[in-house]
Amino acid sequence: MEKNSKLKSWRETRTLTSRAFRIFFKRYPQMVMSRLLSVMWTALTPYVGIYLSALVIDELAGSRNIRRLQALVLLTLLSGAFTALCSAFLEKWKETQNAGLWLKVEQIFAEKLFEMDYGNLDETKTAELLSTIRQNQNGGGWGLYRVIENYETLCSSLLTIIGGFSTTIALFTSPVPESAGAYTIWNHPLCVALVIAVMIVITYTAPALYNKAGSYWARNADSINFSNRMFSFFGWLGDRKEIAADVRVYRQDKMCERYNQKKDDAFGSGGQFAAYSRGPAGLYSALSSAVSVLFTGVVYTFVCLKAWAGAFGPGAVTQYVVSATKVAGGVSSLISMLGNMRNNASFLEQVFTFLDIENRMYQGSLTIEKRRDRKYEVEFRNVSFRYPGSTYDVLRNVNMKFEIGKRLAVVGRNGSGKTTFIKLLCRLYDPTEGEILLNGIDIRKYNYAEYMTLFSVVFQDFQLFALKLGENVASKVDYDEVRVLDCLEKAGFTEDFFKMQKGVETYLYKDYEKDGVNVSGGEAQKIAIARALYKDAPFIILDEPTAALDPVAEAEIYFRFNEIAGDKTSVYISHRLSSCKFCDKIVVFHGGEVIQQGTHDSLVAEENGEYYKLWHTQAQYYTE
Ligand SMILES: Nc1ncnc2c1ncn2[C@@H]1O[C@H](COP(=O)(O)OP(=O)(O)OP(=O)(O)O)[C@@H](O)[C@H]1O
Repeated sequence: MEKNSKLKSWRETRTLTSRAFRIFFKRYPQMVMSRLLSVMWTALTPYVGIYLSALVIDELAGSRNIRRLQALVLLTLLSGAFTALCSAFLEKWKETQNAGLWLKVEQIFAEKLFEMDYGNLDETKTAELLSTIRQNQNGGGWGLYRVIENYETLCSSLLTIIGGFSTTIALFTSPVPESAGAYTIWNHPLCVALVIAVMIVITYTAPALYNKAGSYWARNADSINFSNRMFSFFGWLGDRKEIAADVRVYRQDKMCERYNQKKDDAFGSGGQFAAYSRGPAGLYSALSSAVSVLFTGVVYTFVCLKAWAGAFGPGAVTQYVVSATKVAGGVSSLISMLGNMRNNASFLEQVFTFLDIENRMYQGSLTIEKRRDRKYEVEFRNVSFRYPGSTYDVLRNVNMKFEIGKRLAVVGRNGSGKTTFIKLLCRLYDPTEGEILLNGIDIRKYNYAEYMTLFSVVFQDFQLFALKLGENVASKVDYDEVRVLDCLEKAGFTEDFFKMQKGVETYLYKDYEKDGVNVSGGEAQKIAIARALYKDAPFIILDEPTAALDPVAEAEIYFRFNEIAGDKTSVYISHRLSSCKFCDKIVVFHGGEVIQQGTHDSLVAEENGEYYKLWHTQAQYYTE
């Protein structure tokens, strides 16, 4: 495990923290303001109470004027009630503004993920980084969250110090009367300076020790990556519905338990952090608490000695002790916060490394011509492709022209590059070599979002949302119900529709609605096809669209394929070669290359060809 023992410098800390703060302030100004006002109020108002109580005690111990005492008590009560009312109002406002802070932080990551190049999602380091950020955030509260907390602590400690200081200053300036004899030593500036120095040293030492304990987390921010990722996966296995059946059948939970509960894992009882807690981190933490208690002792001694000597009355004793303790508390929390901010900087650096992941795909600006005749011609010219981080080309020198309005079938063995070919066509990746042209122009030059409007795709691993059927088909909240029904019918989702008690308003699955309908794999596939039809794009691409369909539904899709595809250019990937017969052209992929092209009849006639081999291998299971 690599050890990152470098804390960020103060300069780096300031840059990283202010960048994080600007993000919050820009996106959620009300949240930031509500925290500021609430903190101001909470920090300053106690001094009003402390001051008024001191006056009441002094009056009781002094002249005992009943009218003045009544007025003071009334004022104390009224100010207390007013403060409580305003505090409640501010607290409510703050609560409302801060509701879902977790979601607000997650939203920042979600937006980044959505705007990221699709290729970046494939890279292990992207997943690794995000999982580390989340783990540090959820486990230790480090990262963006901590910035908001620190901001609040900064405001509150500064205000506490200012408020406390203004009510404590007289503790040092009130002179002991000359009649007090030896006690007049407390009037000597050196004595006052000495007491202040002792207070400062104690005030500084306690949080410094505390920060030292906390720094053990930050020092190892990098080295806990692996444990974080293991936990993120194995720790949440039970939540994952899609693997729940496999886990039960193969008792994979037992296998995974070993990885999840390793004692020498960074977070395990024999791991790094447990060792720190037993050792230096625990020791620093305990010392910090002990030193804090010392401060109260010093303040009490000093205040009582001065009161005993007659520098001030008994009412002021409480006022000075409370105020001085508050100043010390303020300074202490300021120092802790600064240390905490510095420790947090290395976690923020991870957050920004993630948010700054560069999009490498060129974003052109050409607009796509809107054509009623859908005459969009796409051509692959000498296209080769290698996945990021891979050592070999998955596609090699592919040349192909999509004939407008024609049906193209793509066949080939597993791993021959069919799906990759489609992902390049839709510009989820850019070719490593060669170019893809749309009406003669490199697709990289077009506006990306507009280029995407040209394609409806049903991927092999498509996903539906646990939302309404209509929303799934239209991919919109406001949808045209008649069109949704029409697309569902064309996709063969007719008999299955009777289960949908609320028609297109029925929720799929039961995640968010108890009356939701759990659709089968085949039904889901039909809904995915309907979604592709609803988009009504000039290209329709179906990657193994009938893999989960029963023979009747499959036959129906073939039968209706002309209706489904209409005047669109269509691409059809299938391992069932008989289903490709109705296509105008078939291309055969093998080892990332297009090795044959032609109609079914021409390809099946090439006895030495791959297609012939595939066709006859499959056909033997269908003939006696
Ligand atoms: N994200 C990825 N990163 C690295 N390699 C990948 C990635 N996706 C696919 N591959 C590799 O690319 C090759 C082609 O995969 P592709 O999915 O295009 O094949 P396919 O012909 O569609 O296969 P199948 O018939 O099994 O669906 C495979 O060897 C696969 O391991």
